[in-house]
Amino acid sequence: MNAQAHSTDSPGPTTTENIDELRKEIDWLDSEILRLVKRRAEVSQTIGRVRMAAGGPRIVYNREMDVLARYRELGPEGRQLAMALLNLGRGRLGR
Ligand SMILES: O=C(O)C(=O)C[C@]1(C(=O)O)C=C[C@@H](O)C=C1
Repeated sequence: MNAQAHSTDSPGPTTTENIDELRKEIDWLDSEILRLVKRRAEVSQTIGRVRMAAGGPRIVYNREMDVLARYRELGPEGRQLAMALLNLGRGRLGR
């Protein structure tokens, strides 16, 4: 499955008839987002382990500022989202 197969970004009005189709797209998007979030957490935890084993800090503020800036266009929810991603990377996954 890919993004194209799920895109309902076609011409014409959104009607109650294609709500089912749109919900399928949401279901697919959620599963992709979850997959990517889990991978991000994994990569972030790996970096953190290696950095700390080498005597580095637990938190790298300038990198965290870059992540927060990336989601700024989404407003306060973007900040919450970025913070949640950073927290997952700090090892809360599965706790
Ligand atoms: O870039 C790093 O050094 C990371 O550890 C990754 C990451 C992140 O999840 O983006 C996680 C913790 C750090 O404080 C900064 C960034």
